[in-house]
Amino acid sequence: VGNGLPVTLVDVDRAVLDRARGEVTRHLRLARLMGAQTGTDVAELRTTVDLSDVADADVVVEAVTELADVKAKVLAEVSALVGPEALVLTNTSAIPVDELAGSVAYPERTVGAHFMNPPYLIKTVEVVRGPRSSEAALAVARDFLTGMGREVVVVGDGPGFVINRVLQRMINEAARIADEGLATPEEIDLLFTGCLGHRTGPLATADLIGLDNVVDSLRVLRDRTGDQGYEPSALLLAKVADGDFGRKTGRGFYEHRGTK
Ligand SMILES: NC(=O)c1ccc[n+]([C@@H]2O[C@H](COP(=O)([O-])OP(=O)(O)OC[C@H]3O[C@@H](n4cnc5c(N)ncnc54)[C@H](O)[C@@H]3O)[C@@H](O)[C@H]2O)c1
Repeated sequence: VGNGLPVTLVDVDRAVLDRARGEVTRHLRLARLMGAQTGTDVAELRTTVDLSDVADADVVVEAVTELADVKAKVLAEVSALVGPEALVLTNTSAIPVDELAGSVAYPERTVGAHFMNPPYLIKTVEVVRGPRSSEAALAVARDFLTGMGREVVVVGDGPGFVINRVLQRMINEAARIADEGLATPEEIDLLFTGCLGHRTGPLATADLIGLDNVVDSLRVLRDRTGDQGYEPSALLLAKVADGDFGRKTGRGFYEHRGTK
């Protein structure tokens, strides 16, 4: 939208769509204030609960809940609607692109595009080339993303790709450390920001991502690698069971009032 491209936003939840318009306007303003968005050509944003409204799209970005069966269903529906030339990008955090490409009519047109949160501020995108992604699709993905001022890093396929294979484990371990009482969330994060120069520590990052999404991503990683280091920690599970998902609910490892 902020890059002059018309966008059709689809969700099953009307309330999400009703909130989205205000959120997009707010994020565009913030992006401009922080110098992350320089274009002034704002295109149309359409919101709909009807997936068939994407039938004419040149590019579809799938960003539904991080559950393989939900994504597979949505991607299959999308692929039945759009033309063979349309590029399908999946914003999955951890599910291998080739696994998702198994649900679509044109697996060669499916590419991973893992945007970082908050996407209106972080320019770099982890682009995932599945074994069946074609060179042509990758070139279209690159042009589409760089045309929006994004930096692209293309990586190979596999559970969690690069970022989340490392990051989700780090978050999980940090949550275990907090649970064991070795350090508070503030102290853990301060070590990462103060000693390692990270912009945010792992637990503040987890609150930004959403602890529900962190647990889903850890399960994806655990189930596909067999590595028990990805078994979601008891503290993460308890917070999710309590509905404390982080910024989006106002509480996670930290209290977030008015910072959604
Ligand atoms: N949160 C992050 O920081 C982050 C970063 C990068 C990638 N991702 C990935 O992006 C995706 C979405 O993450 P999120 O944090 O926004 O999750 P979320 O659970 O907050 O939002 C998912 C949205 O998908 C909608 N949805 C569910 N099923 C649907 C369907 N069948 N059709 C249309 N809409 C449907 C839900 O109503 C909800 O609004 C996930 O795959 C996640 O792993 C998230």
